[in-house]
Amino acid sequence: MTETPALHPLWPAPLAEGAVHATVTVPGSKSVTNRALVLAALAAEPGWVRRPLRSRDSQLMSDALRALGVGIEETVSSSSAGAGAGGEAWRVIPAALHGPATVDVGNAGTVMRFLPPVATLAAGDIRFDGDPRSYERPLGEVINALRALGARIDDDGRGALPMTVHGGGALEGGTVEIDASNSSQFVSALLLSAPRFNQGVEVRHTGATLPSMPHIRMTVEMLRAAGAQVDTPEAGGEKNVWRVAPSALLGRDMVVEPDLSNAQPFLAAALITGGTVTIPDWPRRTTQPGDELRRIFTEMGGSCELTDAGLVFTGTGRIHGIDVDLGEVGELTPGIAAVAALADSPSTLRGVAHLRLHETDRLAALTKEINELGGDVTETADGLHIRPRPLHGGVFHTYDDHRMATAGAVIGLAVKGVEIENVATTAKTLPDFPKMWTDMLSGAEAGAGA
Ligand SMILES: O=C(O)C1=C[C@@H](OP(=O)(O)O)[C@@H](O)[C@H](O)C1
Ligand SMILES: C=C(OP(=O)(O)O)C(=O)O
Repeated sequence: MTETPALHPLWPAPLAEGAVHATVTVPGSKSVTNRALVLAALAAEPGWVRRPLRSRDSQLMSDALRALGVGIEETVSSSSAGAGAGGEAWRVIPAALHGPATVDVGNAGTVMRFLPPVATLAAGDIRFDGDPRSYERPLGEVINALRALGARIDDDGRGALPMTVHGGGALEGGTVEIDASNSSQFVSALLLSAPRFNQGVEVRHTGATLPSMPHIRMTVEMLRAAGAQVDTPEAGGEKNVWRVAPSALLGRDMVVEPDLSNAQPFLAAALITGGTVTIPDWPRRTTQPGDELRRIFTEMGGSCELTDAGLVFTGTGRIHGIDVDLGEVGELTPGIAAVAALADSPSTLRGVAHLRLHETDRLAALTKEINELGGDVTETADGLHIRPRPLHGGVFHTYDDHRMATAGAVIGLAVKGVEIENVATTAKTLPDFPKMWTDMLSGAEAGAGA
């Protein structure tokens, strides 16, 4: 969070006139799309990424891989990969990775963490730069780990961007210790490229806590689907130790699931207004943390059913406070805080100290913005206490954080006169958000391409 938010256009968040009833098709998962692109780029043969997310973060990832020599052709296809897999598809054609190149990471954690290991495999210098916030987000653990595994990297000594990876065309790999308590992405980053390291990798997490475990499971499952051999603590291995064996990766045909974390504001709309929202293609089994919304939003007063039409979520209009550890699902915190601010009892959100290092300091930003609308939120060492109070209209600043923007829109459904500053920041992972939101409210079918 910066002290003085930049001046951006204000978007009047629409007030819900009554119960929301809508079907909302949510675009592909950021986390799955960007992992799929990396794995396909490192494969020994071409592959497909179907129903990819098209957003700023995925564009940054594909632009960066292209800059390293990878071919990515965007097509619209009808597929034999399974029911409903037609539509947009990207053909990824791996190539010998090379510099010189510059990678713009924007403010994408997945790009700034997942690509430095890839760059060590390129021949030549790869410079990494990004938005001002990317200079503040932690990267030192990845830089030090790559150096320990044999890489040459020049940074300015702060353990952050900007930096240059002097790619040697290969990386030795081996065993490395890291403290990933600030971000699970450090572990995912090292594992994703590891099949291509000469010795693979053994990553030993030494920190006291490890956030976002579902995202590490997503990394492991996607690696295995691409043919990698991965040992994990969950499969009877040592606690906090992951091993990836050196091997070729297969060119796969991957279908990206809808982004369940981006389904959150739409589900919240049903919860708050006592309506029903259906999200088609909600996977029956997934590693996405957003699947936890079924449990969390049910505890907060809704009910849901997984049907052939997708997830059908219904609210009563009554919202209960919740005491919950969100350490595994930290990216859901802004949306849960927004709902909690409208509840009939207080909430305690715990286990999310690392949110201070996300797109903005989310704990400070949520506290300030909800309180400026008349709320009563206090920061704790690892989360938020939220005591609901009648809220009033005002400007909701987003600090270039897509999830602040959608959290503000959720509050705006129930509170007249909320204006979201820089709603366009939702383009990080959900470019059509304002239209999807107004379509949802007008009862039209909202969604990607609708
Ligand atoms: O690997 C991923 O795709 C992500 C991991 C999580 O990061 P942290 O562990 O830094 O919270 C999550 O919050 C982020 O939105 C996406
Ligand atoms: C933390 C997030 O993003 P990033 O991938 O930039 O870390 C997020 O999307 O909530």
